[in-house]
Amino acid sequence: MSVTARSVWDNCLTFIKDNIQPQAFKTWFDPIKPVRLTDKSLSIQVPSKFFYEWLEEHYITLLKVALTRELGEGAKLVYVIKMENTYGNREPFTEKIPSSNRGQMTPQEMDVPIKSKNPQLKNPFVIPGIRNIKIESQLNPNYNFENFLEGDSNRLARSAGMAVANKPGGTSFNPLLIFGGVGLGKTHLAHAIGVEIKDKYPDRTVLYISAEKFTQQYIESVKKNTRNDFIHFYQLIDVLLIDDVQFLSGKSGTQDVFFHIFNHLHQNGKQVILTSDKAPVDMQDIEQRLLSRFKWGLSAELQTPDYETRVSILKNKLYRDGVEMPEEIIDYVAKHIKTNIRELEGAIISLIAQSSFNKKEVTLDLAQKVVEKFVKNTKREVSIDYIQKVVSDYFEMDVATLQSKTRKRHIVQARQLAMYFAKKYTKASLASIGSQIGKRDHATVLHACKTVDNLAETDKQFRKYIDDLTKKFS
Ligand SMILES: Nc1ncnc2c1ncn2[C@@H]1O[C@H](COP(=O)(O)OP(=O)(O)OP(=O)(O)O)[C@@H](O)[C@H]1O
Repeated sequence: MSVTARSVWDNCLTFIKDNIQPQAFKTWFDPIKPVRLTDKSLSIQVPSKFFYEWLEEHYITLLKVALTRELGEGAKLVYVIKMENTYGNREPFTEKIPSSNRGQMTPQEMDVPIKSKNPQLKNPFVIPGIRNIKIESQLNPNYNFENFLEGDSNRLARSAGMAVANKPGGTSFNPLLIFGGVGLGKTHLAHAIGVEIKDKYPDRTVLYISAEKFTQQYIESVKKNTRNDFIHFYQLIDVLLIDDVQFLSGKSGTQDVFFHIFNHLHQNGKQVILTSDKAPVDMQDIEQRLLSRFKWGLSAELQTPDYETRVSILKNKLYRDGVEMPEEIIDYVAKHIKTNIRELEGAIISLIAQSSFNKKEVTLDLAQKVVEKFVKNTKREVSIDYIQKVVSDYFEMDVATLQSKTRKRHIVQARQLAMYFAKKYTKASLASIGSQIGKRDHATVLHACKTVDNLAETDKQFRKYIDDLTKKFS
């Protein structure tokens, strides 16, 4: 009887079957198809990259023994990955996995094509496979748990973060969504989780990325026709940390690709950690299917810190910088800056700088001046809801009228002004502004902004509206 790929593989299967649990055999070996036998090299087709990773991680020794029994010393195994048509490409997608000689691969380097005309993978018995790709985590080691001080305002989020770091992908906090206002520690906590995981599990692939950068990379990949590479890159990650997911609002293409990546990671027991400036219920222009996934795990809020926590944060900062400061100064700063930890730190840094440059002692008087300036200089973030409320009040109408479909001139003008200020004072996209102000499209918002600019030049009364409203926002 002639030796074929089929016959060799069948013999291997008999051996493998005797050595592993029936369920594992069914899951990991039934779906494999032998495709080619050349000399001492057997090619087997596996359904996904994940499948390949799993085989390499858990069954490589067994596979090697089985194959060597059949083909003798020097037997080689070649994987062929054949994926079904999941991302809209017409042909099934076959690819090669990059080998370790690529060295450090950062997400920015995604333009390096990893798709190959040759659908075969390197022989895992000889060349280390995908597990050896190094992905730069983009983590900041200064943002760790040790210097993320605990208080009532962050206890839940911090402990959930710890739990996730102890067992990434292995808790019900998947995804873990950390949300809260500006400067309350979302980014710090996200990094801390990543840093802790890297310490505990150095082999896990961790990646921190802002939703903004993720979006830019995605747009680039579409332009360069490397969308599949983009998706596969993210599917390799064990722990994915995405900062400021509210940035995805109104960006349906990026949401769609993230949805697929998220599903893949989640299904494969990988950990996803997200941060956002609002709770999922308050997120605008995020597709329902994505929002519902955000809610699968745990949403933990970072609230404004209480007085005691603010004092501890200040003291810790001073301690780490090796600076001493009188209690009454710390107390003064903590009492007057309440809603933003970044501002709290900023004020104390400014005080340290002032005193060392001017060789002055830090007095209460100096502290008052710094804090006053600090609080005054901090631009308040305004929300689109707030803008609509202020503009409606100014024109003595209610918000529903401002948003209505009417073409009455004064209402149209009020609506256009609301759109103009939303563009000016928030980071929301035109599409998101439009949908929040009476469900209009982005072109309407763009038109509104241009009209307001024109009228500001030509219409004195209209100019006054703008000036009055600007004062209200500043
Ligand atoms: N619990 C804490 N202990 C110590 N420092 C903290 C704590 N929370 C926040 N900080 C510090 O406050 C600053 C602001 O935090 P961070 O940048 O993480 O806020 P954020 O919520 O991500 O802000 P944004 O909404 O602007 O993205 C950082 O320097 C961070 O180290």
